[in-house]
Amino acid sequence: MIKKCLTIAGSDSSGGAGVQADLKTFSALGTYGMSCISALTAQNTQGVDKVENVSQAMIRGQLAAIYSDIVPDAVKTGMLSCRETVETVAGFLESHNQAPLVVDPVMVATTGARLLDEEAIISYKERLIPLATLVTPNIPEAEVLSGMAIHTEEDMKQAAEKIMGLGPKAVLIKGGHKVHDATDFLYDGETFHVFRGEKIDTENTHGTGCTLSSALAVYLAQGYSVVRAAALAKKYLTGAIRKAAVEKVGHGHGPVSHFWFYGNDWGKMK
Ligand SMILES: Nc1ncnc2c1ncn2[C@@H]1O[C@H](COP(=O)(O)OP(=O)(O)OP(=O)(O)O)[C@@H](O)[C@H]1O
Ligand SMILES: Cc1ncc(COP(=O)(O)O)c(N)n1
Repeated sequence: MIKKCLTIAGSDSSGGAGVQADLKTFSALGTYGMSCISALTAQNTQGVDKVENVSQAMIRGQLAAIYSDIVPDAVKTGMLSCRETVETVAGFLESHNQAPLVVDPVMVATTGARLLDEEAIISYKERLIPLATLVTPNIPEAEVLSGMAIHTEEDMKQAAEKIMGLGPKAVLIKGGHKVHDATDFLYDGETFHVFRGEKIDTENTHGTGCTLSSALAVYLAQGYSVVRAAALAKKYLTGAIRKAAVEKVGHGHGPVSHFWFYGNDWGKMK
């Protein structure tokens, strides 16, 4: 039976990040995608012009409608925008969700705009991250969550240990913000797994974090371990960045391209 994945995230009007990137990833990887929209953004590849939060009643309404009919096999959260929304989503998932949960603690867009209120961070730490199968901060987000500066790979590991103290089952610190390579670190409380990646020379990285966390949700829905899901998701994302490097959309940070995967032999990805 087809696997069903749910994204709880913000809408990106230009289609490169947020719910739109998540649904494209779910489809490209052969799953059925569903969405609960937490905020609307008016943005493009050059910047975010406006953000409007969806009401808490409407967020609860979307989640209730989904769960009363279709049980997700995996869930991911993206931009949650404000403290109330983090609390609402955590409260709902606590009582309704049994599927693997990937928490991408989106704080700032590639273009520099803030996508999360400062007061929401405490709710992430106390309510949502403890429910996560995997939390996927980039380096600046990992600094905020761990309370320490990250300059070296050793720092990434130490920060991962501190974030594990918040209660998730595993943490993946993404290295896209490092200058020389794109190496990610996964820590499951016992072992550090390193996913080395070549840094592709392109400014077209809009939606990388959203795409990675959605691909992780897909592979967890399909029953892969967190470690295997991380390897497969990075492979999918790297293909999508490589294609974006030669296929620019928009005038700023172009979106990653999901089309690279269509027509690929599915078996070869495993
Ligand atoms: N230029 C690049 N070349 C190869 N991989 C990259 C590049 N930039 C980012 N990545 C990879 O993309 C994933 C997302 O990493 P990043 O640190 O950019 O997260 P993020 O900041 O949350 O993403 P976003 O920019 O969408 O918010 C990681 O697996 C990272 O290694
Ligand atoms: C709705 C929404 N969610 C997430 C991001 C982060 O993605 P990026 O850092 O690639 O801009 C975004 N820009 N917009």
